[in-house]
Amino acid sequence: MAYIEVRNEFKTYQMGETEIVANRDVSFDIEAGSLTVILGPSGAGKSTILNILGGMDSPTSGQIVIDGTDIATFNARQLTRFRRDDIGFVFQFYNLIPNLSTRENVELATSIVKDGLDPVKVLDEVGLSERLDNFPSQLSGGEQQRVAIARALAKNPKLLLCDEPTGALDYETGKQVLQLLSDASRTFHKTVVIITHNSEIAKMADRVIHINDAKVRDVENHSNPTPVSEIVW
Ligand SMILES: Nc1ncnc2c1ncn2[C@@H]1O[C@H](COP(=O)(O)OP(=O)(O)OP(=O)(O)O)[C@@H](O)[C@H]1O
Repeated sequence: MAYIEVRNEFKTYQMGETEIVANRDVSFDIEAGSLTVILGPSGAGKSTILNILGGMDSPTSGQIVIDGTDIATFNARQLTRFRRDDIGFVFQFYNLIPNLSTRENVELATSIVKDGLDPVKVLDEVGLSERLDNFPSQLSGGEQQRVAIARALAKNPKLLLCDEPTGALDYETGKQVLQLLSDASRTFHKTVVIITHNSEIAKMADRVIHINDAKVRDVENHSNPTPVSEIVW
């Protein structure tokens, strides 16, 4: 049994008279400790999948089995606990709290979980030991994204979900961020899911799930994923 098994997942949104099908009969597997890229153009339904995997939204129908439990059956309270304890999120625009320092942004996240890691140690691992007392506005975009990654990793989550994590960064900074996400999977054995529209980034993945027009069009496995240092776009 795979660590994540999505089966026949549908998500529809009702907009007045119109029904929008964001995910149509989506099924895929993700292995524990692997790095998966969900690849597709704008509007394909990627964020909808990520939000459902992270318990921020529920499918209209289908199963979302994570570590043996179908989270599609969870009530609001169970979803809150799942988001808090099991999921680390990294967003395109960092979403740091502006009036908290680097260290405090990470401490805030670890304070709500049972098995959080030492914030200072994790910030050191992402190369920010010199920036602990800086506020987000005093950091570059890449540094802010590294704080966001540290914040997600310090929760010691089962699953790290990343929504266009390099979307707001320049090329070199984007690659540093991808290297950190690769390390999270390869060195720290986290299950990492990245969504992107950039097909070059997909080369770093163990598995690429191609989404287009609400459906899974292809699932590609890489037995030898390309190291981030060799990816060019
Ligand atoms: N809350 C919502 N209400 C109504 N429609 C929605 C909602 N969320 C998403 N959609 C629609 O569902 C479809 C898929 O959206 P989704 O955000 O999952 O795509 P995406 O592949 O992540 O796109 P992007 O790369 O632009 O973020 C789109 O047509 C979108 O407009």
